[in-house]
Amino acid sequence: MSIDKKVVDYSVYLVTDSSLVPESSSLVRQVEEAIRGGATIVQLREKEAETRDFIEIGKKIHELTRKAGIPLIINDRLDVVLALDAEGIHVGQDDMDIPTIRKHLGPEKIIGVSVSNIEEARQARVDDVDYVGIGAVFGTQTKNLKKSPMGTGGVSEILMVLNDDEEEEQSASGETNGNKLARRIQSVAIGGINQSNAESVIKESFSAHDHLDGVAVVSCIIGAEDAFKATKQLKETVVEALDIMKSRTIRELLAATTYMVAAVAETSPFVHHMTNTVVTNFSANMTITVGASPAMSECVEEFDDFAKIPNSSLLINMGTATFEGLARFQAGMKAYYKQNRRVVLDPVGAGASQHRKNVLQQLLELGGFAVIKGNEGEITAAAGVEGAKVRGVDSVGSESIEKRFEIVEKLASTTGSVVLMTGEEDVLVHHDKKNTRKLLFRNGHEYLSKITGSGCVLGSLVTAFSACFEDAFLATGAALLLYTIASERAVETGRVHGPGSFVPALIDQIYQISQESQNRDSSWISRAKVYPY
Ligand SMILES: Cc1ncc(COP(=O)(O)OP(=O)(O)O)c(N)n1
Ligand SMILES: Cc1nc(C(=O)O)sc1CCOP(=O)(O)O
Repeated sequence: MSIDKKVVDYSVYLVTDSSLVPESSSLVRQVEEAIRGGATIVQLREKEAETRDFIEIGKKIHELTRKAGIPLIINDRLDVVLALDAEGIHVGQDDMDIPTIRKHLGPEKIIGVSVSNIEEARQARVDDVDYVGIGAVFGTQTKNLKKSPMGTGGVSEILMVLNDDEEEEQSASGETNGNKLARRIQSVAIGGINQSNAESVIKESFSAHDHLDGVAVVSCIIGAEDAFKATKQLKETVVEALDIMKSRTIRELLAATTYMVAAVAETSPFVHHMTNTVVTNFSANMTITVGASPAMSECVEEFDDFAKIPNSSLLINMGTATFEGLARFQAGMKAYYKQNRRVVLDPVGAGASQHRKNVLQQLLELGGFAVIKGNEGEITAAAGVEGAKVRGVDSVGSESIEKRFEIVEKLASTTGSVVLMTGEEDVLVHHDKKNTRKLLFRNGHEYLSKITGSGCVLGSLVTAFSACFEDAFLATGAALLLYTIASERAVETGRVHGPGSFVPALIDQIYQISQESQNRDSSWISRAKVYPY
């Protein structure tokens, strides 16, 4: 059975080294177990083997890979590829040149090359290679490295140029699945990768238009006492991370988030709150923490002046809505719309009483919100869907994830706003003329539901971020990631003993992440649990 190189799965790329095989096993056995555990491509890399031995072991391993329907790649040796009729070759920068190899192997064979910098990646585009091995990402005991490890930042820089002239194929929903209209060079990262860091390698190594296709590993499988288990574990991690990173929307969000967090601090947007009395202090503190500038005002006479402040935006939080309050909200919206400014609606407690439903109805009639954010009960009420499960201002109970997306999509399409429904899982949707973007988020700590105003202060962050960025969908996603990841990190500091000590730790972590982002450290974002829907 021949293997079509266009559909090769590079996700778990096993590279061999017989010197690392445990005494109780053999190289063939390790490879067999790895294939059983889910390795998707195997490279025979035997630096010390004599040609005859190389071919002998190659025959045995080729039998295994053929049976599994996966490719066997040979490291460096064109003669061995030809002798075995293996599926391809991997070469380094100092090995035989690619045009000569292609001439001998023909168009159907796979050719991979190692790249460690942008120039080599550009050359790989010019040469007719099928994939690149990018490394070394980290230090490794398996090989003496000639250059310092590049880290995931270095891999991302290479991914910025590797396929930068290709248009990604787009589905009707605007999502991409990694397929390119023209030739796309696949990529794996190599060097010091194992089960515990593979997820962050994949999630930290990307550009807005490209992502890794897998990880190449030697010691964490070849040296494992149980190669089946080691591979299975690695595969699960890798497949989940790759699925996420294949979404262009997610890559754009992750690429933008750190930049946005830094830019909010650097531009200090003015965030005018018309909010409820319960959360004013908490909201003001949170706004200051991200570097924005809060004002709490219900005074209609100053709305026009506030709206004229550069980078200003308005948050309307319906928490303690009265009929006089409604008129002020409407005046605020008009003042901000007159200056082409963003207005964010947090329909707190919508659905709790007929009065709130009436207030909400009138606000939606005036419309024009950049973002509407609320919990499940609030967004359900705003969408005009019967059966919002609310008690007072709290949302109780939960619909299926499909139903929640349906509700959010309904509100997003009737209003044109970005809509965020918060909860244990957060749902974010935006419809525009070109496409629909939908994401599911799973970050956050349960203490967020044990303090008052946690949803309201997220509204402050969303308003600050959407003041600074044209794309309110990405701005809202970035604010949400900042907030929910900070909540997880807060609890991990060890200084949180319950909801009381959680609040200051949360503020500290938001500040800390903002500082890291201003220092261009984006490693915090690899914790993002965001999924295409
Ligand atoms: C998938 C993959 N990536 C990189 C390498 C390294 O190849 P090379 O630069 O030729 O170094 P050696 O393997 O010869 O030490 C690889 N083998 N596989
Ligand atoms: C074979 C190889 N090539 C590298 C490169 O940087 O090109 S690093 C490497 C060894 C990778 O082994 P491990 O998974 O055990 O760290």
